[in-house]
Amino acid sequence: MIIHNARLRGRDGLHRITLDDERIAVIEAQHALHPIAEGDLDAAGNLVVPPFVEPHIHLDATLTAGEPAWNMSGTLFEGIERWAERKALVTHEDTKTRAKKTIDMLVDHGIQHVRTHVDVTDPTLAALKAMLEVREETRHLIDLQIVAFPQEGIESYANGRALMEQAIELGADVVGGIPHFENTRDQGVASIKFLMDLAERSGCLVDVHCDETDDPQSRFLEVLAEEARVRGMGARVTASHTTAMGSYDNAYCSKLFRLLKMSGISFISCPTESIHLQGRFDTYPKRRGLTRVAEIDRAGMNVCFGQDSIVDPWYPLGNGNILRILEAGLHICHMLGYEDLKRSLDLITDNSARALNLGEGYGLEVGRPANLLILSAPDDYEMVRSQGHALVSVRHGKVLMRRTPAQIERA
Ligand SMILES: Nc1ccnc(=O)[nH]1
Repeated sequence: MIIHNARLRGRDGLHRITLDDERIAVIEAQHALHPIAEGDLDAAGNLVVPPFVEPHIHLDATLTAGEPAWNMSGTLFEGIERWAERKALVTHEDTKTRAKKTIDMLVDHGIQHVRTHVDVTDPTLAALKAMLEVREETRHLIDLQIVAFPQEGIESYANGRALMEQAIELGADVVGGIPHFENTRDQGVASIKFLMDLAERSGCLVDVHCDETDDPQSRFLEVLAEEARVRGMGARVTASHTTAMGSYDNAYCSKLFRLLKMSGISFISCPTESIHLQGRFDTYPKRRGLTRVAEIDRAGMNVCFGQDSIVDPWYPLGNGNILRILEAGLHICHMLGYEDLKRSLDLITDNSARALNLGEGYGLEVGRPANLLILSAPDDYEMVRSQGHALVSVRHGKVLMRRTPAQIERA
């Protein structure tokens, strides 16, 4: 298959991309118009990019909002309570059906790489076992990483450590954590030492829900970063949320950034979820409740955006469209300056791929997998401004999804 008339990020002019089954075979500047053969694709001067990445979602909880009760306060903590009620009703088939429905929503928006957190604070590990099957059964659609996520804590939940170890033995790819939810600060610190040991032993990646609160005293990020630095594991470690950083004193944050940079860890922000869940104990002025996305980026560190939830106890909306998250995030994080807009797709493509350690399994380069998107606009700025879409998603050298843009008729 050949993709003609493709505009590539960071390169001038139009390009032709030749796919050789499962790999990208040739990328060449296009000087003359080339006849488009049957089975080829015409990008029509629009961007061709590697697939969008969903770096942070909870596929085991998706599509459960209101079952059995809605989160009325809008806080993270009520979300965890409501989820505990729904979790008691989880079955193998129920988890698989909801996860697959949600994966279809992601695929329809050009996502082909997903990292999902799966709650392992369940003595039966029912959701994890279901999601391990989903990972295999959806390989034709997405590459899925599963995080062993201790929603109710490692140290504060009965047999929390054993459940984490079992989850990794069963085949989870990533070690998770939730230090700000542990009963005490000491338990939070102990949970991070434990999960970093587990990751080091097993060779797994790390992605910790870290300081997802407006409490400026929640300082587990420094512990995670220092553990990553000392063990030389930074490239394999991600801190998700870190919303407390939006409430840290600047003097502390300035010292913290030195450590963060040395550690080499990545960051994931979920802007729609955080603007919804955080700031809930404020009157006015009301905090935005997000981490310092622009500042992390300016400091040369890796940061990306995720959806987090689709219709679950923490967030009632969502449709799989990561571009919606990008648009919201750019607004909320004061990133509508031209310099940010013109490279904004980094936040849902290359930066996310780096956080997920996708390495040579990702990117528009010869020899890499024949996975790519044709977008509806010629550059990042226009893509965000026009609220564009992925029009074609190609996976393993074949068209996986095609979207026909809405037609408008006027008298
Ligand atoms: N944003 C979140 C969703 C689900 N669980 C959490 O702890 N946080």
